[in-house]
Amino acid sequence: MESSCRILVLISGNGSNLQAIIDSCYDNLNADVVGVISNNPDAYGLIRAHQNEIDTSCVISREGESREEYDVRLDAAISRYQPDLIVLAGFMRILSPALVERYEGRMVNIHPSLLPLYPGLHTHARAMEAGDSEHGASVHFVIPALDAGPVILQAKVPVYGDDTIETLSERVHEQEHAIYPLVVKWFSQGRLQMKDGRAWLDGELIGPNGYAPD
Ligand SMILES: Nc1nc2c(c(=O)[nH]1)N[C@@H](CN(C=O)c1ccc(C(=O)N[C@@H](CCC(=O)O)C(=O)O)cc1)CN2
Ligand SMILES: NCC(=O)N[C@@H]1O[C@H](COP(=O)([O-])[O-])[C@@H](O)[C@H]1O
Repeated sequence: MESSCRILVLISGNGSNLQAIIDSCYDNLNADVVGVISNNPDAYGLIRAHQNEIDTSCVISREGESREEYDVRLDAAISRYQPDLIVLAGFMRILSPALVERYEGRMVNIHPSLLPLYPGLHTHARAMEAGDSEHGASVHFVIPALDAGPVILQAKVPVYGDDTIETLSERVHEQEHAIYPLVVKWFSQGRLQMKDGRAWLDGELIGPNGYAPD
């Protein structure tokens, strides 16, 4: 039997996407969450990892430390897990180019907007303020430019007039928990790759808005 794809998940908070990926690995023998790294020692996602007997590490920023200096320590922690795929799941730090380039093609992120709309933070508020009728989430390969990597898969949700950030965020989360495990599964099956700066599934180029079945 081929060795299982070693998944390392980076978090900063609740870890509901981590939980969805952990749960999916019980049905996907090709993938195994081998570790969880958090920059926040109070992240509930660490409890989720412990509940599933998954090793955890915390890399906490230090006073006066540069982004690059932090990322050297983060990379040391990452290397200990020897991951095949690094999954950013609500990891709230911008990674330095050196670190991203080291793992380019095997680092993915989930972002709570329909990229290229609303890179960065506070995406739900921005979509509501813009009066958008739809919103959603995007899974993309990570490149040095923030939230600009090739999109792999998106999910759309409606925005209702009486939505709050909480109701919209919950609707987006539901879709995130469906698409992120699917992308992890594709990668663990060897079907998904980043080549020439673009995303490919089964040898077919994925379009700018992510995979869309015929
Ligand atoms: N080089 C890259 N790093 C990261 C990417 C990326 O595409 N390229 N994706 C992000 C995830 N992310 C949105 O999906 C994101 C995370 C964090 C921030 C941000 O502004 N962080 C601030 C600190 C914010 C805070 O502490 O609350 C910072 O790092 O200065 C924006 C977008 C992960 N990294
Ligand atoms: N810019 C990064 C960002 O905002 N990511 C978002 O953080 C949340 C993490 O939730 P979780 O901890 O419950 O998985 C998710 O909604 C993810 O899209």
